[in-house]
Amino acid sequence: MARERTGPSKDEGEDRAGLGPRRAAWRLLNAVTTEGMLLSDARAAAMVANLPPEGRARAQRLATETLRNLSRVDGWLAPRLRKGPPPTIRNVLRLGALEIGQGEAGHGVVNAVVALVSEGKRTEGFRSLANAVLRSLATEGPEGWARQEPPHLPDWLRSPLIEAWGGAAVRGMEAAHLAGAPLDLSAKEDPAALAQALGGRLLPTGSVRVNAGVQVTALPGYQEGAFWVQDAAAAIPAQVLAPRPGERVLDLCAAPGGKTLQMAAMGAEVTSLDLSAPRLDRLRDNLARTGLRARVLQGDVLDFAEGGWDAILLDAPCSATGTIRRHPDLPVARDGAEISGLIELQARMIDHAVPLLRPGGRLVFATCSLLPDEGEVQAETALERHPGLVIERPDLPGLDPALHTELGLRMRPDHWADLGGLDGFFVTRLRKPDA
Ligand SMILES: C[S@@+](CC[C@H](N)C(=O)[O-])C[C@H]1O[C@@H](n2cnc3c(N)ncnc32)[C@H](O)[C@@H]1O
Repeated sequence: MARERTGPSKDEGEDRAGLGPRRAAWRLLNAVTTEGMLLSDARAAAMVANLPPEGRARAQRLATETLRNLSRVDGWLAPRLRKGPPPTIRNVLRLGALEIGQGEAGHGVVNAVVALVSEGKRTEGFRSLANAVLRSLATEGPEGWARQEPPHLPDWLRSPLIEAWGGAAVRGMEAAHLAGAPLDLSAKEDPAALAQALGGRLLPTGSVRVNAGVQVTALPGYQEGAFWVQDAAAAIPAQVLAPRPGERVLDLCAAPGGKTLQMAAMGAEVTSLDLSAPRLDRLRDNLARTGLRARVLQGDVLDFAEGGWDAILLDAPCSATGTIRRHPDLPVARDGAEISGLIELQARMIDHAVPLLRPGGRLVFATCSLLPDEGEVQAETALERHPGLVIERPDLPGLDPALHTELGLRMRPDHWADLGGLDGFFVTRLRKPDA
């Protein structure tokens, strides 16, 4: 029997009030802050799956921007929250504060948050708190928001970074995290021609930078495989390895394959190894789209025994603290507890890789970390453990000579500020002695 329509459906009514995306953003924020979920997790995609595409984008943007501004949001809320409310209530207030601070009409935000809080048995008791707190923020509006301290990293990461790079550099990194990341592409063939075709900017290292707002799959040349998405810093390790046509190169920890594609495009015979089957599926898709070739193997680096390689690229698993511009959830979801295990794994991977090189072969070790323990210290201690191994200074004309250290190349998000920044990365090239 057809249902009689007496008014807008729940979905239509919700769309008008923006409740659906806000409810999903609230769930995302709860999972990141209380369960340590990353927004790149498949569970995060499931939490927005019932929304139409624009609602999904809005939910993700709300959650991401709240996380990017978390300390600022909390600072604005703090004087109004003398008795700490439960984490879920704090999270919905954070979302409301972000929206008001960024100029959304105060009454609409207050009504929406109060409506969301009213939906749950365990949250409905906080209606009047939500109403009072957000109304108070709404009276200050964006001017009150502008008076708050700029966002800063949580202490677990901020303290070691200040120790490593100093306070001014860390404030620069935090400014870069707040600004977010542009979209960088690596060209299969001619980067200058790609930059011209897309109206992008050709960066000094050969990456092409376009506006972060564009939909990559809709860009001309995407379907034909003329380029792939890769931050300018992430494109450096393969340039440091600089394979010659026909060289046998092993890409360890290869998926989803940005560096494999670069090296295959340079004419190397690439073998790509990774532990993760889903990530290797993405690598195969990338190869198919670009028409590039590589031998793809699933397995653990520490079990891989085939030797005699001209060159090995080891893009080791790490804290990924260099990618916070694009992943502001990371410092919130994580607390640094996993880093000592990662440092140990990186060292074991280096020790496993060195014997797989032919005499005179080269190993490029890279991590997208801001922590010297996952970069400079790994290079230094590798030399101690492997007598005869030397560090080579790569010839990369596009990079500021100040980024080169004795131990390798150090890139940070506060570098290239006038060009729009780049991810944090450490890259070093180690040469094995001739037999
Ligand atoms: C930084 S990502 C690699 C990014 C990749 N090189 C690229 O350019 O697209 C690290 C990779 O290490 C892989 N990984 C982690 N532990 C591994 C192991 N023990 N053996 C092989 N791969 C591993 C992960 O699955 C992940 O894909």
